[in-house]
Amino acid sequence: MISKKTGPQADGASPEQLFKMAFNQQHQFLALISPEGRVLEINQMALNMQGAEREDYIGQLLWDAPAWKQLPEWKAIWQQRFQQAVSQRTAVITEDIYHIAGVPHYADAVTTALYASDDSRLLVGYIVQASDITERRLAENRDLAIQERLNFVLEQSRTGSWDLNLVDNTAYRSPQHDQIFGYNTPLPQWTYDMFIEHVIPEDRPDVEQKFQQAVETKGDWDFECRIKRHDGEIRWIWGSGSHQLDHSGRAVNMAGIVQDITKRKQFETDNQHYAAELNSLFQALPDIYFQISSDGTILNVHAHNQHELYREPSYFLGKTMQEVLPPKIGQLFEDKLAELERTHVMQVFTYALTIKGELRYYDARLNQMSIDHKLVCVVRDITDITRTEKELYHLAHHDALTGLPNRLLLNEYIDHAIKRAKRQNSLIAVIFFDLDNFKIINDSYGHIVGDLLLKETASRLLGCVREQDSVSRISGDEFILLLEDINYPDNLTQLIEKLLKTFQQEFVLADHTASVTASIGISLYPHDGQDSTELLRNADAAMYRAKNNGRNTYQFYEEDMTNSALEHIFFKTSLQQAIDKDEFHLNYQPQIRLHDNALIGMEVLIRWNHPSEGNIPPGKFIPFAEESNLIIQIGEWVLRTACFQAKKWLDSGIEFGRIAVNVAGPQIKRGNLVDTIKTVLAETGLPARYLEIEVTESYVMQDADRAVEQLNEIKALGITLAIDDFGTGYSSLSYLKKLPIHKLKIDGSFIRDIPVDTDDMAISKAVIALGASLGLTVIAEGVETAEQARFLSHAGCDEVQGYLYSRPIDTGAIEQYLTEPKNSLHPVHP
Ligand SMILES: Nc1nc2c(ncn2[C@@H]2O[C@H](COP(=O)(O)O[C@H]3[C@@H](O)[C@H](n4cnc5c(=O)[nH]c(N)nc54)O[C@@H]3COP(=O)(O)O)[C@@H](O)[C@H]2O)c(=O)[nH]1
Repeated sequence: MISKKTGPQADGASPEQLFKMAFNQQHQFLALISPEGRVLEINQMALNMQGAEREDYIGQLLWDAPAWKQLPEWKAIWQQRFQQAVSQRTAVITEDIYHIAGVPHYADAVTTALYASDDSRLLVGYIVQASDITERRLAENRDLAIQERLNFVLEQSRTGSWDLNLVDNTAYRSPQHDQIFGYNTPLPQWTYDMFIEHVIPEDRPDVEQKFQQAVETKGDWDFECRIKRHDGEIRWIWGSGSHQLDHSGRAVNMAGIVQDITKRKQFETDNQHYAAELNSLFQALPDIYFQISSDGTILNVHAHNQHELYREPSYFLGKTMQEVLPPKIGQLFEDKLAELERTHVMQVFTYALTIKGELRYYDARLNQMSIDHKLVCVVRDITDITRTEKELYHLAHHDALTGLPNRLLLNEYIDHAIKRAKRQNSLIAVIFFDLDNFKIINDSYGHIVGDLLLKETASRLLGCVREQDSVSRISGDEFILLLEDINYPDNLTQLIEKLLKTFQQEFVLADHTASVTASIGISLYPHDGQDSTELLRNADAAMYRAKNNGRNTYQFYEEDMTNSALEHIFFKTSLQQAIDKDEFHLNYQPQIRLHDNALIGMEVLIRWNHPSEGNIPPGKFIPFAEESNLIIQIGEWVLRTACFQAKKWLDSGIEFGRIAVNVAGPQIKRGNLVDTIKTVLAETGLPARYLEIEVTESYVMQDADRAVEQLNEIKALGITLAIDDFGTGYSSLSYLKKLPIHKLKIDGSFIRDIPVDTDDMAISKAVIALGASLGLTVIAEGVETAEQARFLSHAGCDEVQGYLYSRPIDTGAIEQYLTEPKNSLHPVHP
């Protein structure tokens, strides 16, 4: 062992001593080992490194020494190293890790076999040298750990790293780098040029220019470009790199990262599209959008047309909706906001604003965004649509001619009035006002004059009522006055008389003047009805009674009117259905020449077979048909059907004489009867001489001048004309002379009581004589007995019809009648 020498002995140390000193003071582990592995000598540094004492090593087998004895595998390790050192005759270099007091230590170890001489094969032992590299290794391990963590992060973030040697243009890359470029197995080599080749041509200039700039300034390189990957896919990448300088300040290296940003780019593109789409929507939709923070501040405002804001958009920013809206609407907005917060359901509401003196209407939708709880308020100007709606409402609820409320609105008025009357315990009057002779004026003077009359009527009615009352027009010439707060029915009577008086004044209608009267029916709430339907129906019934009472008068509703009112309503609706559903058919009643009992023709009589009511006699429904003018359609149907039938008989050789078709007053008044007859004859092909038209006396006399005109035209066609119900009207002889007629028909009421009623007999005789003097044929209807026939024959009557000869019978029966050989009657050819 090395011992300290002092003084001159030290100076004169022998080479052996010097060697020992050097051995001991070497700055590394040194141990001499015997060929069988025992420690012969160990230096102080080795003991220091091990924290051991000399005695722990000397003479011990190396693997039993403190550094290795804990781990049994060291014996094999050392033996293998010694063998290797001998077999290869070279130093065996290893890096060892061993533990001292549980703390790992690292060492670079060199094991060399020692021989007696260089060329000797005599092994004398081994020398083991080891340097402690613990510090260096720990630092390296730390760096490695950092690197690993970095790699992990890069890998996770799909970021590749690269390190470009600017001198030889080669680059180290991480595996992620190569994966980004589409290589699943890392490439052996990578250069800047290889990188540029992957960049698509359009993006290359920008990337290269930025690289050159970075190199020139030794600054950073930042780029974004598209690459064509190895697998052909086009991807977006982003990269950045920084320079590393050598000690002389020369840029030798550039290192950085690269990322595949295709998804982000896609997202950005999607976002741009979305923003563009949203922008187009903002432009296309006629709405104003307010984006509002959750505390109510307006963050943004968009308007398809800036003018709709009426202010600069900046005016709104930072303010609350309550601040920019008038207080009442601001409050409405606040209420809706609270409701939205409570229910999380979009709030829709409308409001109106007066802007620059004009009332404008808005529809607002308030909703909350699901992401950041901001609010969106979409406001649409609905002024035009609201005005149109109001106009449509007005049109739907008012009569176009007079501007008065129509039936729809009237019903609402009555319902409201009933509610008020209930609360105030007051009366309501519903006054049904119907012009008496409107149809005559309308038909005689035309629709323009008729319209003028209706307008003037509306104006006169409005002049009679108080402000709180209303006047409505519910159809044709029917007006309803609704009077509220009627506390004293007497006052009501005064008002009605005032109405009637107002109409005493003549109407001046364009070039015409007309005297117009009205029939009035009144129903009262609560006495005469509980709702608008009942009140109107009963007022109508009362009006109908007023009409029957001679017109130009008024009538309060009484309970017994209900039946006739119901009947009236029934006919009004059912007759149209009867036409549409073909519920009519015809009967025929033979007409006989008295002196030889020959059949000269037959009267055509309509029959109505109602699906639920059965047969309804014409005497009941014809007046309603006349009143509603449906007689025009019905009459045309009768004429056409009868003419078709007659033509059929004619073609089949069945003798029938002439068919006598009844024509009602309104058919003549309408003025186109002649055209209708001409059309029907043309359509059916029936010669005019086989047709007879019966016109009632009363209608002819109502407007004789006009009737004469039309009857002349009809006669000119070759048609026979008869005056029906003769004796019931007020024919003046002077007019009778002017009428282009062939026949007078004595009304059945004068025949019925012959021979009992001498007056009737006298009248019948007079009519027969009058006919003879005017050269007219006279026919009597309603002949039921042979006595009546005899009387008429003696009086000189030409023709008869009645149950005595035949009841009116249907087509099948009359055909049988006409063709029966036992029938002694012989038709006369017209
Ligand atoms: N405008 C049209 N008016 C028509 C048409 N069809 C019929 N009418 C008119 O309806 C009234 C009632 O007609 P109706 O019930 O058919 O009665 C007629 C005969 O059936 C009936 N008649 C005939 N003979 C006798 C009889 O011996 N006794 C008796 N009690 N009644 C009898 O008289 C009616 C004939 O009436 P008239 O036309 O006056 O000859 C009636 O006013 C019909 O005119 C039509 O298509 N259009």
